[in-house]
Parts: sequence; C-alpha cells; structure tokens
Amino acid sequence: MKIAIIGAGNLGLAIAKGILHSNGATTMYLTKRNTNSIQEFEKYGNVTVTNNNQEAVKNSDILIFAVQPGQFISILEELKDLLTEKHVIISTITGFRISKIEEIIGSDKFIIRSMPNTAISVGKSMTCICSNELGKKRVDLARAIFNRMGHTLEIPEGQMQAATVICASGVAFWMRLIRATTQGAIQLGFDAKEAQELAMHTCNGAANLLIESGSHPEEEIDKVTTPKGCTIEGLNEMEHQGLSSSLIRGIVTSFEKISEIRKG
Ligand SMILES: NC(=O)C1=CN([C@@H]2O[C@H](COP(=O)(O)OP(=O)(O)OC[C@H]3O[C@@H](n4cnc5c(N)ncnc54)[C@H](OP(=O)(O)O)[C@@H]3O)[C@@H](O)[C@H]2O)C=CC1
Ligand SMILES: O=C(O)[C@@H]1CCC=N1
Repeated sequence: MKIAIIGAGNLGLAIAKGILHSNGATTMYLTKRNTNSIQEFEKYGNVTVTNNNQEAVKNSDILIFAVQPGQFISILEELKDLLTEKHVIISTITGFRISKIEEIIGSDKFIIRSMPNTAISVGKSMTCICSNELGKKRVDLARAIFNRMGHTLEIPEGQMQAATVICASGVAFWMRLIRATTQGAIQLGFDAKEAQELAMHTCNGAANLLIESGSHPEEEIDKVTTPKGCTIEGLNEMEHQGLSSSLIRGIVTSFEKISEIRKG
C-alpha cells in the first residue's frame, strides 16, 4: 500500500502514527509546507517527508487529505491533473462535501470522505466513511485501511456532520469526563498520577464491556447499583445536576455550530 498524507498536521500525523503502528503501508509520503517539525519521521525507512505534494501524489496510490478546509481547494487544483484511476482520494476535511470535490477533480475518481479521530494514532479511532458513486468500489479498501487503526462505520454523507461531533469532537468530550473523574479521585485522596490511571482504565473497561458484551449501558449499570448503595446515590446526584442533559445539550450545540460553519 503506497499512502500519501497531504497535510501532516494534528490529524495527518495521528493517521501517520496509526499507519506506522499497524505496519499499514509499504511506502508513506508526509507533506506540509514547512517540514522541519516532521523531519524525524524519515527515521522510519519507508517514510518520505516533503513539501512537494505533486511528488507525493505521483508516487502513491492512496491519498489522504488532512489540511484545513480553507486550504483544500487550491491543493486539489494543484493536483487534479495528476490524479488517475490508480488513486483513491480520501478526504478527512470537516464539512467539505463530496460534490464540491467532484466539481474540482471530476466524478470519474474514487472519492472517499472519512471522519476519523485522533485516537487513530494508537489504533483506536472510530472512523465514519462515505463515498461518491464510483468510490463505492473502493469503500471496502478504505474500511480495511481504517479498520487496521480502529473501527469503521459506513454512513450516508448527510450524517457526516453529526459523526464529526460524536466521533472527532467526541474525543475532547470524553477527555473532559476523564479529567473530571480524575479531579474527583484526587479529592478522595489519590495522587494525580494514580487518579488519572484509575479514571482512564475504568473508562476503557466500561467501553470494552459494551463492545464485547453488546449489552445496553443500563444493563451494566444495573449490575453495579446495589440497592441503597453508593453507586445509585452518586449516579442520581449526577443526574440531578444535569449530567446526561448537559452532555446531550453540548452535543447538539456542537452540531449547530458545525452546521453554521458549513453554511459560512
Ligand atoms: N483534529 C481532529 O481531531 C480532526 C480534524 N479533522 C479535519 O482534518 C483537517 C486537518 O485538521 P488538523 O490536523 O487539526 O489541522 P492542522 O492545521 O494541524 O493540519 C493541517 C496541515 O496541513 C498542512 N498544510 C497546509 N497547507 C498545505 C499545503 N499546501 N500542502 C501540504 N500541506 C499543507 C499544514 O502544515 P504547513 O502549514 O506547514 O503547510 C498543517 O500541518 C481539518 O480539515 C479538520 O477539519 C477531522 C477529524 C478530526
Ligand atoms: O473542532 C473542530 O471544528 C474540528 C472538527 C472535528 C475536530 N476538530
């Protein structure tokens, strides 16, 4: 697999780490205009760091675009004449519709739109995927690439904004919940390092319980809440203070913002 990541910033580098972590590429190009900060990636023998997008495209089959939305159009213009039937174009750009990509490079290209999250760097991304008509023939390939770095779900393009909030922004939401749990643990007497260890591994365990058992969260909650015990007392107080409601409202607010950005 010859992969190029055009725009090796926060997300692009997280994807690069995930690919390296999973031995997912035979060769990998990483591009950005100022390459000083990512030069170290060349220590991996199969990685080329360059500011030359055209060189990366010519020498790769899978092109993952991870630039800011405002940078994407001019990059596609720069590269469109080099794109051939060997290329699978994978965009991670928030809010950038497939039809807009087709307007620039044509609908006769394999185009995948994806929404990974930064946990891709450790092989644990939840990545949502959709494609243009022709790209349907390459969805399985795209899923195979991202499945090596976590879990994938194919969705209609109309759900991509919602997936951005739940999965990409979601990493930040879960981090805050883990941090709050850590603060609670410190108040109960653990030092900061231990407190974070307890919080993140408990979070990991809870998620894995659901993933592996397929059960509903309330089923697992029922197993933990001893009648008249401490768990239900704590849980009910959290709900009196608006735990579920505040999460839902935050998610909806985030979605309203992303819709507003897209209109802009
Ligand atoms: N961060 C996240 O969790 C997620 C982000 N996204 C989306 O991914 C995209 C990237 O986000 P993020 O990584 O946070 O942004 P960054 O700004 O960190 O990364 C963008 C990178 O693109 C490079 N770049 C800019 N212009 C060019 C060019 N002409 N050629 C090659 N490289 C270029 C920049 O480097 P330089 O200036 O040196 O060129 C920079 O490293 C966005 O569209 C975002 O919406 C999607 C899902 C999750
Ligand atoms: O916060 C943002 O707008 C982008 C989209 C998803 C993650 N970061």
